[in-house]
Amino acid sequence: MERVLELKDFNVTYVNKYKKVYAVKNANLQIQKGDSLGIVGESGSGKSTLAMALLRLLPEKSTEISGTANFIGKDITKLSKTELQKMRWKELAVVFQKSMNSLSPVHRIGTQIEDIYRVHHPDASREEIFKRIEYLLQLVNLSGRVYNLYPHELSGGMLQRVSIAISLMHNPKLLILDEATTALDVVTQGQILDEILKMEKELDMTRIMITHDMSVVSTSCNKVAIMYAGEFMEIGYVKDVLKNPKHPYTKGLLSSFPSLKGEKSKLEAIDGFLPDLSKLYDGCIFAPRCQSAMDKCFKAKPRKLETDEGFLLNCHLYGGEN
Ligand SMILES: Nc1ncnc2c1ncn2[C@@H]1O[C@H](COP(=O)(O)OP(=O)(O)OP(=O)(O)O)[C@@H](O)[C@H]1O
Repeated sequence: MERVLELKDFNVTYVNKYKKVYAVKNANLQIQKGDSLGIVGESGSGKSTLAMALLRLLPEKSTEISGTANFIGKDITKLSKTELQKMRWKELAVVFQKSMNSLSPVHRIGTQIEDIYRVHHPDASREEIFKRIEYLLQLVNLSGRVYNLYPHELSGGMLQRVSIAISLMHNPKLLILDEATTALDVVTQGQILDEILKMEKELDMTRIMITHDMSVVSTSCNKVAIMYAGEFMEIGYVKDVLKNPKHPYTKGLLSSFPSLKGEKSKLEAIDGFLPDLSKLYDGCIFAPRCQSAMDKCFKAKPRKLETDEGFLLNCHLYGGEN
């Protein structure tokens, strides 16, 4: 299997004059071609930090990044500015929850799309661009008519569809959707997820879906990585993890979604709060909230159980002594 992305001991720390915030810690992750990986965790678990770090969008002055992030053979952490520019959109594209807000209100959608297209294909003709975009708009269920409209003439759902179409313009090797459908109503969200699945069949796509919503993962991903306080706790196939969760945090997270199709509730199943990420802890980061915690969980980090395919369990119940 071709590896698209492989993180090894990947750390992201926010640094200011007064403190450090350890937002992503010793992350190991693999994504194979064709995978759709959901990264799930409650607010503040470090999901967006990870995405921003992969795109190298975090300010260098106030963040420390260590470890490696191999993306189709190159370590993203070591790329120069020029190499990064070449890679963004073309090989690695992202859609954020607020991506639709980054469209300029005073220019027609089509003009903006043309400008973005020409970053990588400066000599492209209007016809060539229009053909490509018409095809992509169709994939996200929008008519070519949108091309001549201004952003304020479109609904939120339509704008987010435009953002997704733009992100696919250069057929990226990896698409990251960071809460890309979260702000939309449930019906539109469902439609867009269906469209993403259809697109994936048509284009040769590999996708990371960052979300706090387990139902999004269950309907649109084949693998899932459960993140808590900056660490991956469990990584596996969706069908296994959802049916037979192993990590106590995964179990808690799933029980807060009683019916994956039903109403969403907050993380009520797990008492307590996220730990203070400006401190480093000797034991398992989840121990203070864990109902299965043993003495050793407070004293030492679990030895991670990892497989060659990138599956993981980060828990004393499974890993044994360090
Ligand atoms: N610029 C920053 N400086 C210091 N700490 C930060 C900064 N940005 C985020 N953090 C902290 O890093 C941790 C991870 O935040 P992050 O936004 O990545 O989590 P998240 O899982 O994406 O949450 P959400 O779902 O709410 O977006 C949090 O504790 C947050 O307070």
